[in-house]
Amino acid sequence: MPVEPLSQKELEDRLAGLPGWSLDGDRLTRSYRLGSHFAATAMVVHIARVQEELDHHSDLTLGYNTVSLSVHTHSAGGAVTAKDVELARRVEDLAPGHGAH
Ligand SMILES: C[C@H](O)[C@H](O)[C@H]1CNC2=NC(N)=NC(=O)C2=N1
Repeated sequence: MPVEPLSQKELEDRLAGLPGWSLDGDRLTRSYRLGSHFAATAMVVHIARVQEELDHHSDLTLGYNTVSLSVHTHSAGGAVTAKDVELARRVEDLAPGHGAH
């Protein structure tokens, strides 16, 4: 099913409900800090599972006690869409369980 780019107004409204997330060019991004490298690795695996479930995939980076996401929608020409916001929302929901902030 095709997904449409969000308008500037829609983007601003959705970002207001996603503290910590921001736009970097045409990508939705956020970085999290975790208590250990192993905790960060477990969060990456959890996010990967959600991404498979949603069939929507971020560029997901594991750093030293950090996890970073950068996502846009390839099939919408690289724009930010509701699918990116949905993924961000799901990651926000799972982050506290990993002690991520
Ligand atoms: C065939 C498959 O559904 C598509 O390639 C999906 C997979 N994951 C995706 N992820 C992202 N970020 N954008 C897409 O357009 C996209 N498309």
